[in-house]
Amino acid sequence: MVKFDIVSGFLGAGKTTLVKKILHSLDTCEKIVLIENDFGEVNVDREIIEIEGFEVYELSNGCVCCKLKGDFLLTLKHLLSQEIDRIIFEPSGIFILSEILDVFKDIEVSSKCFINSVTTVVDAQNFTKHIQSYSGFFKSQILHASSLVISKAQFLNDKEIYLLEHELRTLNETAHIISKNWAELSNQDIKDLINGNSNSSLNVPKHFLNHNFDSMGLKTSRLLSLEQLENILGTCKKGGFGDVIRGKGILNSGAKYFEFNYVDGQYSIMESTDVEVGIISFIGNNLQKEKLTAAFR
Ligand SMILES: Nc1nc2c(ncn2[C@@H]2O[C@H](COP(=O)(O)OP(=O)(O)OP(=O)(O)O)[C@@H](O)[C@H]2O)c(=O)[nH]1
Repeated sequence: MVKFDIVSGFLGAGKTTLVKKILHSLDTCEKIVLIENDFGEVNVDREIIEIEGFEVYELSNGCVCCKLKGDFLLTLKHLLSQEIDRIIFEPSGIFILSEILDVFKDIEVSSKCFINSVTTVVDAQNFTKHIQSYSGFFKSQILHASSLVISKAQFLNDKEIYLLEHELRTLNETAHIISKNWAELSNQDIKDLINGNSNSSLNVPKHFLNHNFDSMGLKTSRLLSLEQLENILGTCKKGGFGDVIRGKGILNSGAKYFEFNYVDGQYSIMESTDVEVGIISFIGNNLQKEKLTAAFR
């Protein structure tokens, strides 16, 4: 049977960062395939992971729990017709687990594949905001996880981490919780994560949440200096492009490529040494898409 491991978490929580760690910790004899689902029109994560030599299937411009459910089933059946051992699935940040369980009721799928683990990444820095503003998505991701991994823990003190762990425990009584700095995660920690017991996830009650978020994304050959990129992200922070929840991309400055990440008002930029494409993706509410397009194209 093929193992199906889900790495969920709200927008910008750290899913792709964790998926990369998982891919590098697993047994190299296993044939692993990754499915990347991005709510936006273009898939930045695929560019980032594929370059590391892993096979990535992309489902973009919607969520597999609603708009792309049919595409997801077809992709899964296609993959299960091949000789593989494990599928790692990174859904969009606004994914609802219960909505894809139907796919696992399909006889062809259920005879070849089972949900092995559901790991949810919890963004320590933005936990309070996410639980207050996006409670439906976020709570369901926490509630049905077999493992909860706290990201960005270094931004909280010990007492705050303790309180966060306590709050997570009240939402999910059984999940394995990891709150250590990700730089210290061992291969064994990662293996323990995806060897969690996913039974709870298989009895998830059905519910529907409206995915009424805006998104925009594009591929671009425009050259943007670091200063120009910082100005754009500064404007983002001030609300100049609408209410941006998540932005990410890779851009050419001429001399080098930069990867940027914007999560709820905080951004980081680092040099991209491997991936050399111009690609951006933004998700939020009331996005000023034309203004964003003009800034990057
Ligand atoms: N300092 C710190 N940064 C982190 C950690 N985990 C993730 N990040 C940063 O958070 C940003 C978002 O990380 P991703 O892994 O792309 O998040 P994601 O959940 O895949 O994002 P989407 O799929 O776009 O919603 C990046 O800038 C990461 O470097 C962490 O534990 N510590």
